Amino acid sequence: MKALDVAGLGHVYPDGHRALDGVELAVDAGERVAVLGPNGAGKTTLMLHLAGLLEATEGAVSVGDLRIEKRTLAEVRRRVGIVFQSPDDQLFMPTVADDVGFGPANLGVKGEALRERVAAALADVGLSDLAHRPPHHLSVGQQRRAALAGVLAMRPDIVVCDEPSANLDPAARRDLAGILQRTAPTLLLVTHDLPYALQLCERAVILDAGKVVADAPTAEILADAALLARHRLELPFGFSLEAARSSLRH
Ligand SMILES: Nc1ncnc2c1ncn2[C@@H]1O[C@H](COP(=O)(O)OP(=O)(O)OP(=O)(O)O)[C@@H](O)[C@H]1O
Repeated sequence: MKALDVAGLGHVYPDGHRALDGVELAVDAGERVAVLGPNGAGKTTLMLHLAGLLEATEGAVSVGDLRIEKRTLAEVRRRVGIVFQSPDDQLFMPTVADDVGFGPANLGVKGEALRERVAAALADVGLSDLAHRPPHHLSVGQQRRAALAGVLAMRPDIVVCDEPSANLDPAARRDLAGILQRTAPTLLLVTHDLPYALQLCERAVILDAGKVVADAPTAEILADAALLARHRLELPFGFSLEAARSSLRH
């Protein structure tokens, strides 16, 4: 059984725009997969489907043994945790600890069990010392880690991260990569940051115009200049794939 199985998924928005068209994507437990693609490719639409936040026009999504449908939505939303790019979508309570505890508290976890979950999730992301700060007093990097802690506190099977490296300085970027590698059970990384995809994910898919147009080891995809150009993807100026690969091996 796959951790995630997207089969023939199609999505047409109410205005008639087709954002997804026959998407196939199967992910094993423990895999880390980058989802790449130009603006408007359908990445966000796919991400919203994975947590049952949109209803499929065609096809189906299964999370482990559960096919997403009305009766399974609550459990699917526990199993799939989304870390949105903007912390404002996720952090809204008076303190970081309240935010991290919000999801599990809604599941009915309380008292000491809730305190333990929050403490464990904050420790996982290295924010134990900031538990009682208001989230809007944190740096962007800390806010992103707080949002991840809120997702980890739900003990998800799959973590989906939307542009986790956006607006982070090099040290915060590296810290977050280490945290994701350590903590995410199965990871889907939606990003325009190709080096980050290479660093974190063995496998990558390219989505363009709502279709999966490539699904291969990340290093192979990044080595195919013609494929990248066809789908408006670019490595940063001066980036050496060979140097990056050898630093990952050591
Ligand atoms: N609510 C909506 N109604 C109609 N069309 C929409 C809606 N949301 C998104 N779209 C369209 O669907 C397509 C896919 O959008 P989506 O946001 O999923 O792409 P994306 O790959 O996440 O883009 P980006 O990299 O810019 O975040 C785009 O053409 C977009 O304009």
